[in-house]
Amino acid sequence: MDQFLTNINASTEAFLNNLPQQLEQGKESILTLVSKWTLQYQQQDTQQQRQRLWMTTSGVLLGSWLFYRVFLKSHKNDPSKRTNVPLVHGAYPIIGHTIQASMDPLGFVQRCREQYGPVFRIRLNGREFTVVTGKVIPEIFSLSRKHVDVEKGMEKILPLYRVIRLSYNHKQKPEVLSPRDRHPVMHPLKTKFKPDGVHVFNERIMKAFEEVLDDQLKLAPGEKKIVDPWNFFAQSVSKISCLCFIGSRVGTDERLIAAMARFTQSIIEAAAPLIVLPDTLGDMVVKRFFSVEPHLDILMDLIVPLLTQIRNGEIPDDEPTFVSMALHLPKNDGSMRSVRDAAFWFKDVAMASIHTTTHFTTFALHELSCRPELVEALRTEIGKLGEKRNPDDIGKIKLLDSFLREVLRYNIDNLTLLHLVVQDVILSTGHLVPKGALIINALEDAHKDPALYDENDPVTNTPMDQFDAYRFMNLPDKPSSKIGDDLISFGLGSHACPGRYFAVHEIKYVLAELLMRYNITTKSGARGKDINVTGMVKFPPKEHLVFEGR
Ligand code: HEM
Repeated sequence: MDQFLTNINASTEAFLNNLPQQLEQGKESILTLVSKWTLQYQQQDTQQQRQRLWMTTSGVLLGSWLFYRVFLKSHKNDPSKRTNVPLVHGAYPIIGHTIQASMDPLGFVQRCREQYGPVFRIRLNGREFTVVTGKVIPEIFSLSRKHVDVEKGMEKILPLYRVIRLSYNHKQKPEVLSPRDRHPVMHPLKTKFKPDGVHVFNERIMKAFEEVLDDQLKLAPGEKKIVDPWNFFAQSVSKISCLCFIGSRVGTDERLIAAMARFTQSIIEAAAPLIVLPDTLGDMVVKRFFSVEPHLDILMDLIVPLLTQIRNGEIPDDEPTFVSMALHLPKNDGSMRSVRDAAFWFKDVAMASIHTTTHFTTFALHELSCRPELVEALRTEIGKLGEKRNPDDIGKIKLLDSFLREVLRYNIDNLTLLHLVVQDVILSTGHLVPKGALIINALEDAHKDPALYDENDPVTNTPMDQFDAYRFMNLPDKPSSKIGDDLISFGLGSHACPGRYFAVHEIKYVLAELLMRYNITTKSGARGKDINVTGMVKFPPKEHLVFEGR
């Protein structure tokens, strides 16, 4: 018996030691298979035979890839072999805990936390995540770039930048920055989009939104229109963003506004095949069917000539815009970046700003659509400003700001903001999170767990798992743009959203205008149901809203 076990151990060890060579051989045999298939394909006579061969070969390729990914690849450098973070039991093969997490996302995290403590491992959609909760979350956001990589973490589950590279590298490669360069996106946003700086966009925000309302929502008193809030806000936010970030010469172009309204959504759709398909096949599918090249063409075709004219002094640089700020920011050696590079950075701002702002404005409107008393209270406050209201004055309304902070707090994703560990980390809890692990933050739990608050904290006057628009009313140190351990919707630490002051300025104005001009309800009178995706992220209800002119 002993001999038998020793033999098994020896052959298992030999198998594992030989894995890298076997994998290489596996790759080679897959390549051989592809070449043979191509030759056979050319020789097939009938359409039916070709189809059969195509399906068989695709099946073999997909099967080999799944086997490689799930069993072989996961064994190589597997971080889960070196960690002391407990793995939540009950994972199914391949899908892991996806079913449990999808059925009750927040409840699943809460139960895991109670049973396993503040840090635990789960498996979702074929990947393992180290979940951190409550007080450990700020610790993750304070880790240096030497320990965690936020961009790579995000790319692991949503490869947005890979989609952009696949779609556009043949026309424009992203500018490579030196570590000493000031970042052409972060620097302008951090220095010019501060609380005391966003007022320069007031007129443009007002003008752009007025045009949207004129165009899409001209309703006489009592007249009704069914509105898909997601589309409506994507268009509105894109129009406001293009005018503010690119300026009035080009930022009013309807093709650009439509392309940017769909941009992030299109990239997310394109990223899906990259997540489920083997790399080469995924790349091919994205280039062929999901490329965002048309969106980027419009962006470059319009912004490059504008910046060229500004650089050559042919038109005055008389409007503060993101693109001209990026154009004028010198590199660390004193030279100026090319107009193409400066223009191309706008995609990063569009990607970070339009989708997120649309997302939370849509949530906000759904929260208002089922709370008539709150709407009346807000109208009373907004009405005090008279007919000539502007974003600055609206920004000062305490109830509106408290409401927006509550929207951001309450409607947060369950598990989000990934960090890829690039060097072993030992947390204050004593857990070792090894290089290669993916940390994910349990944000909804952190926003709703009463145990994280002092019992006398006025924030907890209403239970944390309930929506209360008045929660922050008398707390001047908790405005909607203020990040902290209790509001992580804009991130925390060095990566915290630099556009948040602009975002809340814009959202509050848009909501105030809508409330004063329309009665907005759901058909049923009740709030629509959120859409949960695999227990991680949350989207606002799909339900359309009824707008009635006042
Ligand atoms: C309600 C609207 C918004 C929300 C909820 C939001 C949220 C976030 C979050 C969670 C992050 C990531 C933080 C992290 O990785 O730790 C982020 C980053 C970023 N946001 Fe926003 N954002 C919003 C609007 C905007 C706007 C309007 C702009 C531009 C004006 C903007 C520009 C950016 C940029 C450039 C980054 C990258 C920061 C970095 O990597 O260091 N965001 N945002």
